[in-house]
Amino acid sequence: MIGVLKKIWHFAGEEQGNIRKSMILGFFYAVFHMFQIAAIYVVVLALVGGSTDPAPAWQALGLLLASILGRAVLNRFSQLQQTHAGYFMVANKRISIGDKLKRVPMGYFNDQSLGELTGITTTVLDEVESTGPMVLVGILGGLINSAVMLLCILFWDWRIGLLALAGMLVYLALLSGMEKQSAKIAPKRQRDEARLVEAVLEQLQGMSVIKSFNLTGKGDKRVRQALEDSRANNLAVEKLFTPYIWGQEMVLHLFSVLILAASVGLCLTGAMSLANALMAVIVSFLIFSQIQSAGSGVSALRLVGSSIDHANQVDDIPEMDQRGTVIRPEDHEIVFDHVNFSYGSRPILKDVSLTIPDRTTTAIVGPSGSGKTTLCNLIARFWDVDGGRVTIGGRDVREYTLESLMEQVSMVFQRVYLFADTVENNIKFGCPDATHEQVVEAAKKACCHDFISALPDGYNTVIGEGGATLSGGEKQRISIARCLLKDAPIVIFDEATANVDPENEDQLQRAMEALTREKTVLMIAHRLKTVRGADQILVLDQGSVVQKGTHDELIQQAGIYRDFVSERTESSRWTL
Ligand SMILES: Nc1ncnc2c1ncn2[C@@H]1O[C@H](COP(=O)(O)OP(=O)(O)OP(=O)(O)O)[C@@H](O)[C@H]1O
Repeated sequence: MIGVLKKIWHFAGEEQGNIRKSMILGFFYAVFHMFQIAAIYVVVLALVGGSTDPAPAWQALGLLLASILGRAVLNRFSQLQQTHAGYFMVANKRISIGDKLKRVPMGYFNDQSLGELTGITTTVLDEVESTGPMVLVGILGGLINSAVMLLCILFWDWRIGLLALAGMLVYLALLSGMEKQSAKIAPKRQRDEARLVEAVLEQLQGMSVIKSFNLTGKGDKRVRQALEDSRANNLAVEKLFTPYIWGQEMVLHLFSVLILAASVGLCLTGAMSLANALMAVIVSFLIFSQIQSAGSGVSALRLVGSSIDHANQVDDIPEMDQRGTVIRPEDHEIVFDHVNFSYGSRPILKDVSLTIPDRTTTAIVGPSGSGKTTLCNLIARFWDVDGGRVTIGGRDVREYTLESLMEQVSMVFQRVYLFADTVENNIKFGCPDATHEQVVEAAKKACCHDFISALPDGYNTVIGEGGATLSGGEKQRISIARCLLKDAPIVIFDEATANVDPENEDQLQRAMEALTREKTVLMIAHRLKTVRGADQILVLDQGSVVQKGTHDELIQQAGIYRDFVSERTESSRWTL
C-alpha cells in the first residue's frame, strides 16, 4: 500500500505542494470535528454537575458553530486544492506524453497504438485526475487524523483508548486484505477499460466501411465484447469488495458497542465517572470516522496505481536518438548510401544507393509496396535506417536536430490532414508568424485563393476536423500552400492517385510547379505528365532501385518503367 501511495505522490510531481496543503487543511478539518466532542463534553459536565448556569450551553453552542463553520470552510478549500492538483498533475502528464510522442519513430503509430494512446489520455488519466489526490489525501489524512484522535483519547482514558486502538487495528487488517485482492484485479480492469476505448475508436474510424458493407449492428461485435468484459470486471470488483466492506463496517460497529459496554461497565463499578462514561458513549459513535475515510480511499487505491502504471508505459516507448546539432546546409543534395531498412524483422529497402542532386526533380515510380513511401520517410527521419546512411548536404540526417532537419523538408502527403481550425491557421501551421498577406500570397500560388474566398467566412472559415468539409483536391492545394509558406529547400511530394477532374488537375499541377520551383524535389509520381518532366526517374522494385535515368533513356529499355508507361497510356489515353 505504501508503494502505491508513493507512486501517486511521485506522479503528482509539481502538484505535491497542493496535495500537502489539502492534507494540512484536512488535519484542521479533523480538529474542528473534535470541537463537536468538546461541545458535548461541556454539556455533559454541566448536566452531571447539576449546574443551572446557561454559560456551558453558550460555550457548547459556540463550539458547535465553530465546528460547523470551520469544517465547511476547510472542506471547501481542501477540495479546491485536490481538484487543482488532480487537474494539473494529469494535464502535465498529457503534455509530457505529447512531447514524448514527437520523439518517437513514426513506426510506432498504427491503429493499435492510436487506440492505446487515446485510452491512456482519456479514461486512464481521467481516473487518476478524479481519484488520485482524493485517495492520497483520504488515506494519509485519515490515518494521521485517526492517530491524533487516538492519542487524545489515550490521554483522556487509556482503557477506552486501547479499545479504540484494537478496533482500528482489526479494521486496518481487513483493509490490507482488501487492498491485496484489489491489487490482483486492478490491472485487468484497467486493460479492459482501455480495450473498450480502442474498440469504440476503431468502430468510429471504420464507420464508413461498416455502413458500406451494411454491417451496422454487426460490426460492433468487438465493442459489445469489450462492454461485456468491462461490465463483468466492474461486477467482479464489487463482488470482491462487498464482503470486505461489510466486514469493516461490522468491525467498527462492534468496537463502538464494546466501547459503549465498557464505559457503562466501568461506570457501574465506579472505575469511571458518570460524565466520562457518558462522553465515552458519545465518542464511541464518532471515534472511527477518520479511519473510515482512510478506508474508503483504499478501495480505489490500486485502481489509481494501475492507471498510473498504464499511463507511465508511454515513457518506455523507445525514442529516436536526439543528439543532433543545428545544421543549415549550403546545398541540399540528398544521398542514400547503401541504405538498408526493415519494419521489425521484415526487410523493405535493400542496399539502396542513389543521389538526388540539389535543385533537381526526381520522380520515384514502382509497384505498390515496393518501398517508395518508406524511402521518402527516411529522408525526414520518420524512422532510422538499419544500415548505411542518408545525407542531406553531405551531413547524415541523424546529425541534425529534429527541428533543423524539418526546416529543410516540406512534405505533401496523399492523405492530407487539416486541423479543426480556420483555413488561415491551417496554412500558417508550419509558420505561425506569417502575416495574412503572406498567407493569401501562398494561397494564390497554390491555386486555392478563389475557393477559399468563396467559403462562408473566407480565410476564417473553420475546417471540420480532418478537413472533412473540403474536397480531396482542395485539401491537397491547402497543404501545398502550407508548404509554400514554409519555403523549405527540399520538397517531398506524394502525388494523389485518386482521379482528379481536369480543372482540378490543372490547378494542382500549377500549384506543384509553384512549390517545387528552384527546390530539390523528390516525388512519388503516378501521372505520366509528372514523371516525364522529372530530371531523373528512379524505378523501385521490392526495395531496390532497378532502373535509373530520364524518361527518354528509360523508355528505350525493356523493364518496369516501360510497362508502367504503356499501362498508363492505355488506361488514361494521355498523350506523351
Ligand atoms: N508502418 C509500417 N509497418 C510495417 N510495415 C509497413 C509499414 N509501412 C509500410 N509497410 C510495408 O512496407 C512495404 C513498403 O511500403 P511503402 O508504403 O513504402 O510502399 P509504396 O511503394 O509506397 O506503396 P504504395 O505505392 O502502395 O503506397 C509494404 O509492404 C508495406 O506493407
